[in-house]
Amino acid sequence: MIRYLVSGELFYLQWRHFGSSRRLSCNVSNGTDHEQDLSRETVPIKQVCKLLLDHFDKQYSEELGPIWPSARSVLLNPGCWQYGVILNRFAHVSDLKQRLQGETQPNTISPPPYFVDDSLRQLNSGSHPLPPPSLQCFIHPTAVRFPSPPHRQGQLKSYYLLNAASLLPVLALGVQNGDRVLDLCSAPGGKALAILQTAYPALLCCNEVDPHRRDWLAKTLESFIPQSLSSTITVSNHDGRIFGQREAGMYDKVLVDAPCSNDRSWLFSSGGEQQGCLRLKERARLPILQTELLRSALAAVRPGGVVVYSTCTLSRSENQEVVKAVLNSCPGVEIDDLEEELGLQLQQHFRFAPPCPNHALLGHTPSCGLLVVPHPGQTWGPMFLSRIRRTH
Ligand SMILES: C[S@@+](CC[C@H](N)C(=O)[O-])C[C@H]1O[C@@H](n2cnc3c(N)ncnc32)[C@H](O)[C@@H]1O
Repeated sequence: MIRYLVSGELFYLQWRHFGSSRRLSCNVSNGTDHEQDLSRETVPIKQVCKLLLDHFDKQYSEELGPIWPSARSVLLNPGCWQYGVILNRFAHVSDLKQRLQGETQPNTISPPPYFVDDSLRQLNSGSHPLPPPSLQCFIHPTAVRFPSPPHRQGQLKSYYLLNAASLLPVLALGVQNGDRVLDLCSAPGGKALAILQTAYPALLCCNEVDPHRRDWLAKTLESFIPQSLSSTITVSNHDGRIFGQREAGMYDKVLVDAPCSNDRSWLFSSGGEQQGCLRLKERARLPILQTELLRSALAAVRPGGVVVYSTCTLSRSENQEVVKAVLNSCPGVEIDDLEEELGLQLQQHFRFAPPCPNHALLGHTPSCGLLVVPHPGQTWGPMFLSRIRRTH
């Protein structure tokens, strides 16, 4: 169990291994979201796109050096991918917890310290009191498949499957009870669900520009979150690039989980060379969109508030370069050092890329962000995250 400090308030991230006899068959994803891919029972096997693999080899051996070969071996072998099971604190999970813990893990979970302010207490006043914030993620040391959560009429789903590295942007956001939060690129909703495990925000606005994905997001929220919280959650359908001007300074925390070249799924793009070429063109265009989204997020956050930017690619031009471009062009913002706060605390679970040499030379200057690089036995990621604070 990790004792984790976010902006002065303690909460506990339960981080446990689970036991299960079900094995992962050799699956290859064909979607664009790990969360969705991981929860599929059967997915078609696909071929690696050679054009993209060659491109990755060239770019990532330069950018990642000696850690690229092991990351490459994980990306090419979906049979070894691990995944996390997040418990839904709003559902009945005691049987599930026992199942996840297996025979080998005693139940030693202690309740986290928490507070619920007065307005939230009102929500609590019904016959079903709301549970305290608690983010519990179970992982297995090997690639053991856990089934998709079943749909049961009238019941909330009790768990959500995802790449455990997806929790890091949520932890970096550090949402507190009563915060006004914007999830700018929200579908299918995995990180929104994780946010709602960690706190009771006064408002969580989940925005998604694509109408079909917006519907998917709304369904995810309906399946996991109780009706009694619906007055604090909105789902919107705006272009995130202009959101910041529409609602300038309205939010305490903003998450930009940006559209990116999702290295895991793009490597297995169907459609051969032609599809590969299209992907590479899209990859070259993405940094412009990502920069615009991040600027918009910084406009939406109040002075003193924070924006977390994240992607699931290893590509420097979509990660560090985007953050640098925004830091250099937006006045009144500064970067937070996540190295100590998250990198050191979670290094036993995740393989982080070493900070770039310039960072070490510059002494106290924080690096642009953390990069989780998949590694055999710790196959989480790719995931990049960076936190920017608006000073005025
Ligand atoms: C990486 S996914 C987000 C995953 C999500 N945060 C989660 O945890 O489930 C990025 C999302 O951004 C959406 N998107 C792309 N362009 C956008 C824009 N201009 N404004 C808002 N959302 C956008 C995509 O449709 C996609 O659903």
